[in-house]
Amino acid sequence: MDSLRLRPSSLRSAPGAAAARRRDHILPSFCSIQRNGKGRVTLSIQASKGPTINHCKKFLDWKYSNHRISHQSINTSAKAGQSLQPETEAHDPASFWKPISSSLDAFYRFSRPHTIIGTALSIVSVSLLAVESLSDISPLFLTGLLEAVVAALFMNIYIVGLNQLFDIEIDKVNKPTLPLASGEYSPATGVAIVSVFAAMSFGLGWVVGSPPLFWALFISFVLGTAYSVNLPYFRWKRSAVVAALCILAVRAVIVQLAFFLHIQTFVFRRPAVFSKPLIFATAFMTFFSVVIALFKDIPDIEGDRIFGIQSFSVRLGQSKVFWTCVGLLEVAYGVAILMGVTSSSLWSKSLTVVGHAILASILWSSARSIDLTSKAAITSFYMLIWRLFYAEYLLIPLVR
Ligand SMILES: CC(C)=CCC/C(C)=C/CC/C(C)=C/CC/C(C)=C/COP(=O)(O)OP(=O)(O)O
Ligand SMILES: O=C(O)Cc1cc(O)ccc1O
Repeated sequence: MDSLRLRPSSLRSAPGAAAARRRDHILPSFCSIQRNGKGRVTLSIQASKGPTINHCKKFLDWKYSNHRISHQSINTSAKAGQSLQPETEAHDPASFWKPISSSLDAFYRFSRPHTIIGTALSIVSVSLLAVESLSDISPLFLTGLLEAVVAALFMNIYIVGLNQLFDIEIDKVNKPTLPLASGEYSPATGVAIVSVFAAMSFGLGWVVGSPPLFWALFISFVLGTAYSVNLPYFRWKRSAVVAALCILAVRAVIVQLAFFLHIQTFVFRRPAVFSKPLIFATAFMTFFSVVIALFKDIPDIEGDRIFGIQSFSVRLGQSKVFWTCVGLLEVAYGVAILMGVTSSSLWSKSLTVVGHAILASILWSSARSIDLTSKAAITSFYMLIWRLFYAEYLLIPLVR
């Protein structure tokens, strides 16, 4: 038996209490809450349902990190199969909005928002490369763009959702706050969501009738499925090289070429011309996709090792992979700056050179100050990489 008491007053006044309250909705399947009439809460953690005592502790640290805890004691002698019973005093969050906001919050986490933003921005940016004059930004263009973005986002949700369905056990270790790993979603709910989103994506692609859009969705579906599903010859994520190639094929090749062709040939009915900015975007995103593929596994070595995922971080060590990623991006920024210098347009030259120089120095100064022993620091650096990815898509339409 364990006890963990939280003073109700400190729950309300502690800094970050709003964020903490949001986290109060998150309850993995191995946790249950009982309340008595006096507002006292017992949080039980069933260690036999998968997590080790350490995972339970990590979960409690995360869940209550914004609370001032007046007393905390964890019985480290508890064995797997025993129930840990931290007692907490309640704050009363009962409100009309709680179930609505917790389902929105769970779906938000399920959709892996960093990938969603990346997909939306990349398609908008690449579509702008087909725009030749302001008069091209017409309702026809905006409708074609919106259809492409929505269909791709539906497919994005299918791909990341399917991955979570096949990674429930790994995510209990690596990412316990994802809704399938935490038990907020049952596997049946996960299957229903991914099926509906795949069907909506193909449905929209079919109705729009654009061959490049449909092929982009279909190839992403095939690669995203092969990456995750646990069937003979599949689950390509087991091999670090094949996993990286899947991400590269979609993020570097399909997004650039197919979505450009969708706007250029299907929406504008113009001949396909592969311009300098389009080739630049494809080359640059080849670097970025490899970096995302390598970097996303750096914080996850614990679970990947247990479940036999031979990521580069598991094989080579976190530090080597980290500096390889930083090096690859710095090379990409160097090439972009050289390309900017050779541009014939003065405004494009200045923006390309200055923009990439700023991004390269942000990356370098953050890399030099990171603590590679901290999972939180590595995860937040990974999010910096995604922000640099978004910034690149803001610069790409300016490269001429
Ligand atoms: C439809 C279009 C054009 C784009 C979709 C955009 C996406 C999702 C592109 C990625 C393509 C792809 C094949 C991704 C598979 C990658 C994936 C699901 C990675 C998850 O990696 P894990 O390491 O298994 O999971 P965690 O990060 O959750 O641990
Ligand atoms: O989208 C991607 O390019 C790859 C990816 C990265 C990640 O951190 C989670 C899911 C995912 O598909």
